[in-house]
Amino acid sequence: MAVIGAAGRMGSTVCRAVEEADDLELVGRFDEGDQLGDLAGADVVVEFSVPDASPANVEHCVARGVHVVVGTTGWTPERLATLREQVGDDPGVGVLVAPNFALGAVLMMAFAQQAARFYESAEVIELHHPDKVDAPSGTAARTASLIGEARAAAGLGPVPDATTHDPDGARGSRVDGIPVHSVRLRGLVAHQEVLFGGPGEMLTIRHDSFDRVSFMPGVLAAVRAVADHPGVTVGLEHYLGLA
Ligand SMILES: NC(=O)C1=CN([C@@H]2O[C@H](COP(=O)(O)OP(=O)(O)OC[C@H]3O[C@@H](n4cnc5c(N)ncnc54)[C@H](OP(=O)(O)O)[C@@H]3O)[C@@H](O)[C@H]2O)C=CC1
Ligand SMILES: O=C(O)C1=N[C@H](C(=O)O)C[C@H](O)C1
Repeated sequence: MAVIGAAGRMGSTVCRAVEEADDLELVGRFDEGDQLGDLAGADVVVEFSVPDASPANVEHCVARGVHVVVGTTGWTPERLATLREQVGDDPGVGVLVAPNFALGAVLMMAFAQQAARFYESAEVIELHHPDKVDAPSGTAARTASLIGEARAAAGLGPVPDATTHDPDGARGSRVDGIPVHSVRLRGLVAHQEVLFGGPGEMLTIRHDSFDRVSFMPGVLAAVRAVADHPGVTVGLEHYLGLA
């Protein structure tokens, strides 16, 4: 297998994890400016680059019949629709696009989806290291979308909020109607709280990645399974029997 974005924080951690795995062989490392070419003959590529580069990198792999495990964020519905067209109806390749490979984060999203229909209020707070270039995080955006979908299916209306004056955006951004707040703080890695409120009570679901090794079991599980999941899959939960 090969890694794109191999010199980055995630890419270099993936390279180490693959080298330590007895059943996987790392044949190629690619980063910005490298020609991807035949991808060093890899059968699976792991892609952790930057949101603006990821779609072209993934397209390159798909065009060569190479399975791809994608961790890079920024996969909007429009970008996913284009990718699905590229992969086609009779796919020879599997592509997994997962906003978060930490098992606890996948469970956090599943629990939030389950809880959403029971609560009048819901908000997401994501907290990350200050070198992160995108906000809100892919995980927060996905969590908010899942909550929004579950609320709509349950016939819940908008979250209650009497704010009429917010010139500086103190109420955060909104994803599918759910307020999302982004914190960037030196010392952090990747953290998220999902807050649900109802009359007289609050439920908090929190996940913390203290180290990027937290993502590796999910990435390696995906590398081993991606060939058995032809077509485009969004979210590691589909490989774990959670969806
Ligand atoms: N799904 C998940 O579980 C996780 C997802 N992520 C996501 O993964 C992505 C990467 O995060 P992180 O490793 O922290 O970021 P880094 O900035 O540390 O790494 C990105 C790497 O990609 C390189 N790069 C830039 N452009 C290209 C290109 N066109 N082709 C190949 N490589 C390129 C960068 O090079 P240069 O520095 O020279 O620009 C850098 O080495 C982000 O989108 C992040 O949100 C992060 C953690 C977990
Ligand atoms: O940039 C990061 O660090 C992370 N990015 C992903 C995201 O945007 O959700 C996953 C995790 O939160 C770490």
